[in-house]
Amino acid sequence: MSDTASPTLDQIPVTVLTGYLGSGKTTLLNRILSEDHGKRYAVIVNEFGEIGIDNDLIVESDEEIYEMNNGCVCCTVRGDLVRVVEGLTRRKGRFDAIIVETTGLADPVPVAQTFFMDEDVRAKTRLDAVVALVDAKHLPLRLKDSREAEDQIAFADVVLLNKTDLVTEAELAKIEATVRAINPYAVIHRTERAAIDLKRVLGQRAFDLKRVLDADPEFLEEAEKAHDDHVCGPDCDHDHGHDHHGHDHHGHDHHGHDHHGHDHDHGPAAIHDVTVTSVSLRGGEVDPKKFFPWIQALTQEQGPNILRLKGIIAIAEDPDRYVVQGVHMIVEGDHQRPWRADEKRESRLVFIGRELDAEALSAEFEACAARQRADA
Ligand SMILES: Nc1nc2c(ncn2[C@@H]2O[C@H](COP(=O)(O)OP(=O)(O)OP(=O)(O)O)[C@@H](O)[C@H]2O)c(=O)[nH]1
Repeated sequence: MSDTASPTLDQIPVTVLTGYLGSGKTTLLNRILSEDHGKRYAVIVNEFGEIGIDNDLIVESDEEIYEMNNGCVCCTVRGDLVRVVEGLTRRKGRFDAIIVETTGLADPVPVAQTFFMDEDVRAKTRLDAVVALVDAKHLPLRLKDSREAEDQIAFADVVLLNKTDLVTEAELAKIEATVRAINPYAVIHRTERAAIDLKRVLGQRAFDLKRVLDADPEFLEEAEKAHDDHVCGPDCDHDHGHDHHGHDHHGHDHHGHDHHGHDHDHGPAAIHDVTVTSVSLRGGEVDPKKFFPWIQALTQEQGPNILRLKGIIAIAEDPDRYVVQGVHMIVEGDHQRPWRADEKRESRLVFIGRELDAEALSAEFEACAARQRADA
């Protein structure tokens, strides 16, 4: 029997979902929340960006969802995460498992460390598995430009090689071999839209502290150091005596672990991905005849720099909320659900990428606004 089903066990199993921006974490989470498995999950979501969109992209369900806004997961590790988990464990019996979805730029190591560092949390929870989503189409690019992407794979117990529909079988075989080379231990599953029997993801008893300690003897001692060394975003209130790096940066440098023999011993000054910034836009209703061509052209032209875009859009005269999502040049959109009477029909759009021109994006987005009717 899967241990996630067993409330008699004192320790609540915890699954950490990791994976680069846009790899499919929310897609998997939505499957977990939608499937009729008779289990109760508490979900902890760490999102960034000034305007919360991620929460709006998670399916509505009876599960309890705790949002840890802004900030960097390594700080919330010490703050929110411990508090939320402690709160959950005090309500024993109500949850079969806890699922933590980390932001796409986060290093899963500090999250995993939380479940061993804090005594109370350690006593009451058990890290079941770190599950990494990998975007098969964009992995080759990621491995060139992002250390986080590689670290996420290296630290995973289970890898979902996702978006298999976007690559050929030959490409997929190559990518799988690459993943295998980065992490010889993980169980790898190929998935499309994160479709997988959840028994292969939850209740794995896969996180192997011994293996982690073999690879990184300081795993349990590093959390404090990692916390002191890394650089947070501007919204993080943790005081570690480092400069914060401008507008909404997500650069992290807390790679203290050495899980697969790489040299991860960066000093505090080594920050990667500081080039990744985010731009959050907000507006009223948009004119679809202007908005869609703009998004199409923008992602074709600037796709290489747009790691991720997400938006909840109010299209003029459309009763439904419209969700637009993109990863580089691949953009999808769909009607989500009707706007509720008590909701303001506003459009929110977040871009995460490199060399984003906030002013231009803002002006172009404004130019998509639906013209106000004279009587409005
Ligand atoms: N073609 C294709 N698209 C997919 C697949 N899985 C997810 N997507 C799409 O990829 C985009 C990103 O998926 P998400 O599940 O939101 O990714 P995420 O990892 O939660 O993204 P962040 O929270 O931004 O890090 C969405 O538009 C999904 O619909 C897949 O297997 N194939």
